[in-house]
Amino acid sequence: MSILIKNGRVIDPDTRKDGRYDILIEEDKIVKVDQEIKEEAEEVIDAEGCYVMPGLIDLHVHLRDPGQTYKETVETGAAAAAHGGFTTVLAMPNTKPVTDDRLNIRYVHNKAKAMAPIHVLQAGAITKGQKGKELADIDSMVAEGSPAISEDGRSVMDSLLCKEAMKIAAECGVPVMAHCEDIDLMDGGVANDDEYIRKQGLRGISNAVEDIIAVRDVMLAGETGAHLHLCHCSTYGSVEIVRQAKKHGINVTAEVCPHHFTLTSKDVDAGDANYKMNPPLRTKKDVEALKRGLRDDIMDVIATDHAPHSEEEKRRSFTAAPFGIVGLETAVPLTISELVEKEYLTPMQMAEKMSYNPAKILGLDKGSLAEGKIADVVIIDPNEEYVIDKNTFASKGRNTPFHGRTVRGKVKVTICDGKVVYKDKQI
Ligand SMILES: NC(=O)N[C@@H](CC(=O)O)C(=O)O
Ligand SMILES: [Zn+2]
Ligand SMILES: [Zn+2]
Repeated sequence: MSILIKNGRVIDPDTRKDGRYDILIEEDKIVKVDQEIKEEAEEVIDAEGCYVMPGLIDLHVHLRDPGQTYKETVETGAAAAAHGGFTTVLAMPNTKPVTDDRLNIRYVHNKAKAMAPIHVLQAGAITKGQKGKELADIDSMVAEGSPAISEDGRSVMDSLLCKEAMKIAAECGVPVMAHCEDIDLMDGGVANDDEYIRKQGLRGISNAVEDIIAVRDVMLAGETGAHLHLCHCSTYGSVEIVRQAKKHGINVTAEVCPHHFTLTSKDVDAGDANYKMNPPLRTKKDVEALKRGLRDDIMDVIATDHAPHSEEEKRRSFTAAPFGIVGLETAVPLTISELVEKEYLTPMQMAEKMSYNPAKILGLDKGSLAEGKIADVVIIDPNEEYVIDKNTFASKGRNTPFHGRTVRGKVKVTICDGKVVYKDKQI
């Protein structure tokens, strides 16, 4: 099989190319990148006016498999990823049972190999059953191919246990992905702790809930030498903590989710639990800090925290509904509309934060369009305007606050291992 991508704007953080090039793919590899390629190919894609980037890599998704497959499966989650331009995703371990041993890791990896159109990697839990009491067998999960550990969904509140985990992760050479939430300080909160939210009769989640654990984990990373990756940063404090940590040479990276840089707590409709996620939508001050943090490369990654839930669960009251929204199929248009068009990010930075940096963090030989690399490629039309329609999602999850929003930036083609795994109807 061969594919020739013609006339696109190739944006490759690895070779630093940003310009008009053709790309020739043969079998599963990029064999040629040149200003004009004359060779014939079985499939020719005209990418005129489009970005051609390395396939996107999402460091933070929930595929709900095993155990909650009514919300999502490896197969539907991977299809949603392909639809969203992602060729690799990292699944979080808050499954049922918790993905806390090598057999559970193997289950997801095998299922993905059998039926996912893209690469699915599984993060191992830090503690057994995510109970926060006893460490999981981190070595054996890493030996099984798990590229990171995480307790996502909660923090390891026992600081000594957390430090032990970081020591082991450092020895194994994998990052610790931290969900920062002081569970005691949560105090039943469901949305940001501010006047607007309180007026709607909802309980608040203060910035300190996140910042306290972010500081603690940065200090533990400093003491252990572990690579700490902060998940779904939502506060201006988190940005400052990451800035300071980097200044002090601590090995920390951080991610921001599209919903956190697009919406504020003022957008929250207390009658619609599709505005409920953890951490919550914050204030304008936080959002501005996140966007500047991304712009200034303090924040390294844009990740979705794709968290599918059923319609029934999200129809519950704001307080009773589970936290989380889907994100795989809205990340590209939100990033282009909110960050690239508004000149917080260059297209090159977008490719860095959605592909190159995530690859580096996981130690993957991806995030590149260099000749000889595996052909994971996404083609995006940055100018196409459309209305987000949750009914077009490949995900089982329809829980998004972005249904009906007009955006720019459409994924046209996703290529994984040299195969077209998603193609927009109009290309
Ligand atoms: N983000 C969320 O609101 N929910 C996530 C858990 C998490 O990412 O912490 C989920 O698993 O549903
Ligand atoms: Zn989390
Ligand atoms: Zn998550």
